[in-house]
Amino acid sequence: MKATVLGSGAWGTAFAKVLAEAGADVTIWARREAVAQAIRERGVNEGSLPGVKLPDRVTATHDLPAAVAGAGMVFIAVPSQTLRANLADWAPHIPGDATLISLMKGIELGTTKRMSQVIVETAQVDPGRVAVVSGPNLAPEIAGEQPAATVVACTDEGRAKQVQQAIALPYLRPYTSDDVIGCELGGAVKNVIALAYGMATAMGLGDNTRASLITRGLAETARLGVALGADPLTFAGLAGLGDLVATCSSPLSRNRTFGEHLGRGESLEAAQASTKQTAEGVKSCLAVRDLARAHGVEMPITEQVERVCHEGVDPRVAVKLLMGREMKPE
Ligand SMILES: NC(=O)c1ccc[n+]([C@@H]2O[C@H](COP(=O)([O-])OP(=O)(O)OC[C@H]3O[C@@H](n4cnc5c(N)ncnc54)[C@H](O)[C@@H]3O)[C@@H](O)[C@H]2O)c1
Ligand SMILES: O=P(O)(O)OC[C@H](O)CO
Repeated sequence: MKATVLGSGAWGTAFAKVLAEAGADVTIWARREAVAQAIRERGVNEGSLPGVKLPDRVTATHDLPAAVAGAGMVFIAVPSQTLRANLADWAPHIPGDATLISLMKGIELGTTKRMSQVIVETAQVDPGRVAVVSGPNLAPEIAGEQPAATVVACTDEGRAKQVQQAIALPYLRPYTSDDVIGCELGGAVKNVIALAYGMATAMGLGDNTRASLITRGLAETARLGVALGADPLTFAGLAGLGDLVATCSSPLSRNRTFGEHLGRGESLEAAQASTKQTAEGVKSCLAVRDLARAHGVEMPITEQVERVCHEGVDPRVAVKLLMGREMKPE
């Protein structure tokens, strides 16, 4: 089986390693020819996944039509806000029967669409051809072959099982799910909550604060999910609580780290200047907030994260506002 990974960042590269070790011939499409060349010639992507030797079955190219030719599965791992423009160019070249799999964890600004919705719309494919992989999967840990589990969500059970088979390894245990909405929301909103967690960490707040953020963050994620038609149980699973805990508690998380910059009092611009890799929550917090408002769902932590990120509110003021909200039952 040939699999293509569109995007040569940390996750696209780690995922290509997974696919190859599980038996596929893998081609990575890289935005920059120099990255593709380094992967081809040295089997490493030093900029995104330093020190990780990729299997011989992984190659790379900057030529999109060549990258997707003959692929049975096309995995997409570019920043969420760039997906629509990229896919508009890519779609005509993608084989007609290929499964398209989103590895992304974001919500599109302006449209408030999930990545699978953007794929269906832009590539004009049946929703059953689109799957999502989401779970507690920090790229450096997966590349280091540390045991982890993940979820493959697709409305077509047969395709979900094919993808499950294609990524199953002694160190990666994939489960299937038919709850695409829940899995995608879990992945996108945990990035927003991880920003808050990072702020709290940098502000010197302790484990009670941070456990409260995780728990109430999960509550507001599930509230939105249910309003959108997700299964509430998904949020107790790997793509919900699992990913939220991994992202919040790991210093490897880009979202948590970005939140730490803001918690130290840095401006958005200063935090962005010191962050090379994608921290999806920074943009997605706006889209998640808009989505919640459109559905009349209260997401107080997301609201405050958006205000700190984009309205210059001091995180200490945000904490006071969160704590001062009207009393209610849990
Ligand atoms: N890194 C992880 O641990 C991890 C794990 C699971 C899911 N994800 C998700 O995977 C997605 C990609 O994350 P990543 O970690 O690979 O990010 P990254 O920042 O490491 O890499 C992003 C890649 O996209 C490319 N890119 C940037 N702008 C682009 C554009 N306009 N058009 C095309 N390509 C562009 C970059 O060159 C880079 O190769 C995100 O949605 C992220 O939330 C990441
Ligand atoms: O580094 P982050 O914050 O983008 O998180 C990476 C993964 O999504 C964790 O599952």
